[in-house]
Amino acid sequence: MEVGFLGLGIMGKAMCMNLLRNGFKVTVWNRTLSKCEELVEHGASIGETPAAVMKKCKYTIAMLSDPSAALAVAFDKDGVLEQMCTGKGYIDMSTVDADTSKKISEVISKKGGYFLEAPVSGSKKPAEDGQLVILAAGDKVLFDEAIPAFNVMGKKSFFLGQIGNGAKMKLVVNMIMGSMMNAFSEGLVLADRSGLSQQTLLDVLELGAIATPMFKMKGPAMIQNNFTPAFPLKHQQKDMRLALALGDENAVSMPVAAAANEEFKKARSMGFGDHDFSAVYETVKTYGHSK
Ligand SMILES: NC(=O)C1=CN([C@@H]2O[C@H](COP(=O)(O)OP(=O)(O)OC[C@H]3O[C@@H](n4cnc5c(N)ncnc54)[C@H](OP(=O)(O)O)[C@@H]3O)[C@@H](O)[C@H]2O)C=CC1
Ligand SMILES: O=CCCC(=O)O
Repeated sequence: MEVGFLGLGIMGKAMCMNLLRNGFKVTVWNRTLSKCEELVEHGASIGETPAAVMKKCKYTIAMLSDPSAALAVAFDKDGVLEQMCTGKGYIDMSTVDADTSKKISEVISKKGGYFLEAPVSGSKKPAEDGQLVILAAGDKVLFDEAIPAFNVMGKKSFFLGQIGNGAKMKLVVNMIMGSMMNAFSEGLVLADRSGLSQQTLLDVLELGAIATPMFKMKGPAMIQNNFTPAFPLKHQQKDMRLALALGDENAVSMPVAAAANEEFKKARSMGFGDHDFSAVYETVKTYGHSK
């Protein structure tokens, strides 16, 4: 199966490598073209523009940073829509809001193409291991046709119905995750400032009712102040912002998420945008009261 792949950041690169490893022929494009080189060493071809990739491939996948990137790659000159036509499928796996997906979807269907939004749960390591959870919505025929690709990138694919439902599900999940990361950071700082061992806190958490893979995976690095990015903090803050907008639309009060968003904004202003989202711990450490 021949597929196009647009966007070779942390996630796109890992997902694309899985496609190549599993026998897919892949044509790649990335805004910073040099990032294509490693994929080419593993058998990928390069497309000069998103339009060139679309022209060559029946199915094209995108994994881009945010709504403005998703819209630019679709609508700008040499973008996806220039070559969209009957029978072609476009699958945007970026985390965006429902409105962004709908804008892209509407134009694609006018041109006779198929569109699926398919954001993912799971980070760098699950992407490398083909263990993502895929939250798809849109064209069911395209979903069924994409299953062979989804099966090598993920461990489970959900079809959630109409366009926008995938984006919304992803934002709800990441809103919970961002709030949890803030509570976790406060707990780690509180343990330390009150004379407790942070490692013992991690051991206690792991054995109790609130044990979660996130605490186990991120905790040891956080207490070593290691924030090597798996999920960049700027993207988590974007997801909090989009989830809060979804809350506005639906009149859902979300004071916990709103406070968590403020912490992520503070962390961005402190220069942690490109660090892992667990670097929000630094804001709690810096602004938390010390005796
Ligand atoms: N990292 C993670 O753990 C997870 C991330 N996600 C989501 O997946 C998406 C990608 O995340 P991730 O790979 O971590 O992000 P990265 O920041 O590593 O990569 C972002 C990608 O988007 C491209 N890009 C950004 N702006 C533009 C633009 N204006 N035009 C064209 N291309 C652009 C970048 O190109 P360039 O290389 O030129 O900068 C790069 O390929 C995001 O929506 C994120 O929220 C979802 C699940 C987990
Ligand atoms: O959007 C990023 C999600 C990261 C994760 O699920 O661990």
